[in-house]
Amino acid sequence: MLSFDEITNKFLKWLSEENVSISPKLAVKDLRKDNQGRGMVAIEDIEEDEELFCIPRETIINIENCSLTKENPKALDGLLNLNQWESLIISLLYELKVKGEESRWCDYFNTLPIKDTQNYQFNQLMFWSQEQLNELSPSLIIDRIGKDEAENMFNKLFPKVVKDLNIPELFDVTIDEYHKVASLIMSYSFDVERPDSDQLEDEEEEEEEEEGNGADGTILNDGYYKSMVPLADILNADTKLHNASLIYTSGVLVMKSIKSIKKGEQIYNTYSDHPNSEILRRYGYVEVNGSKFDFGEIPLNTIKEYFINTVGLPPSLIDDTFEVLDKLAEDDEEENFAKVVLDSYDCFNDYEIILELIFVIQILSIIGLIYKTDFSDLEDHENKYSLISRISKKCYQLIESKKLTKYFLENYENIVKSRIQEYIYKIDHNSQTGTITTRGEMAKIVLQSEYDSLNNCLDFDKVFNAEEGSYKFIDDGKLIRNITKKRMMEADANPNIKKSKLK
Ligand SMILES: C[S@@+](CC[C@H](N)C(=O)[O-])C[C@H]1O[C@@H](n2cnc3c(N)ncnc32)[C@H](O)[C@@H]1O
Repeated sequence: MLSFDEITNKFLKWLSEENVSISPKLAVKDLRKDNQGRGMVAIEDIEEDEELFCIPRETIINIENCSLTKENPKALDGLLNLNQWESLIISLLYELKVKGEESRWCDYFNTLPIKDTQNYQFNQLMFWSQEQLNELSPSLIIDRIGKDEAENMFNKLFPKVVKDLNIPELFDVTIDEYHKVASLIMSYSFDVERPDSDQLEDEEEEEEEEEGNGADGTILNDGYYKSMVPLADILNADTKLHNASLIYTSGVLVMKSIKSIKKGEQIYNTYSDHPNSEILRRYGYVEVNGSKFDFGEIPLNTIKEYFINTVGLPPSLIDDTFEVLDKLAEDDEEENFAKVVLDSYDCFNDYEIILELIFVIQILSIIGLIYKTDFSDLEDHENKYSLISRISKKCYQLIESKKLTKYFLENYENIVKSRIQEYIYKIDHNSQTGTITTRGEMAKIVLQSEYDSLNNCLDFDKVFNAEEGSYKFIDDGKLIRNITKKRMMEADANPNIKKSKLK
């Protein structure tokens, strides 16, 4: 059996046979002691915008450039009827299971977790046991693993689709093999722009103009192919240390430095703007000091329970409010009202919260005060909907003018704190700083990331004094008077509308 370094050297030799050029300022490094597998490190200082390596398009693997469609061009039509994931899964399984040692990419595959089970482990959440996943509670990432969707795809492809494609060697692919290939694609693939994608956009626009409709949802109209890109995928990623990016030209793919890199530093790509929970789900690792894009989440249910238990709103009134808010957004042709009732609300590490969270808490706060002062309209079915709708519209106007009420702030603080409470007993204040090795340690880092983000969102000065303008906090009575004044005028004109006791 070949050693880790021998596998690397064979891969490097293969790359040079494939005419992949690599800057002499770089070396592939064994980073297993940092639990990072292989990576690339600068062995000399590198300037910004230098070419790090260059890969001919023929070296990458995608549905146009793989043994399956090279040997059987008709298979391409079948693959084009699948989605990007499904078609690359089948192309890769063909390469791995049918071509094996004969595959053009064999020396590349030997460097990947799918072949090198001695040195790599699949740590994506898909592979965690229920007990291990429980360590991630109360993070909502547990609800987003996507096992059911993955299994549905497996049942669609095997054996029906591979039978239609006439690939008998793939009739007996197991769910485990499928999950591993799918996870490999998830953590190693690139969406590589097709050389003709510009032309495609023009054609699509013309078609849209002619037919009045958009893309037909097929791979051909996507403008890219999900692809495996040997060498580009040897780069690890870091949201804060990102220093290189892949550029697509018609003939080659070029990795370039996006800032100067000192000798000894690692070359880091980015896998997009993910928080630690999502990095763990997709790629099976975490950033020990938190991702630049971390956030905590407040589930809708936390908000609902708070308004029931602390403010004293009846659950049915909250449900009715959500119904009215959904309807306002649905019926709104002028797009004045966004959908604000979401399953959960992101609270970012960088002190940003989403507007939807502000809307929902502000609206429920006003309803809470009106309800407390015995505004019987809220119990009267006939009037309830028009009143909730009016309150919602007033709150939209209020927020648009960068104002919120003092009671909003009190409730916002309590809600964020109640979510934080769910984390407290799991947070280890002497938290990990070195190399993370176990799934339990990774789970702790995710919880710490979410906890820190939620805590940051309690810093009102930063949250409500953003660059785009600061919020002013007004007395709730002023807004309520504004809402109820109009109601009383309506009530005078219409005896079916009851008058508020509020003055
Ligand atoms: C595209 S590959 C990068 C190359 C990989 N290190 C290898 O040896 O094959 C992505 C995988 O590398 C690992 N990885 C990437 N960035 C990492 C980081 N900052 N820390 C730890 N592991 C990382 C994760 O296992 C991830 O699924």
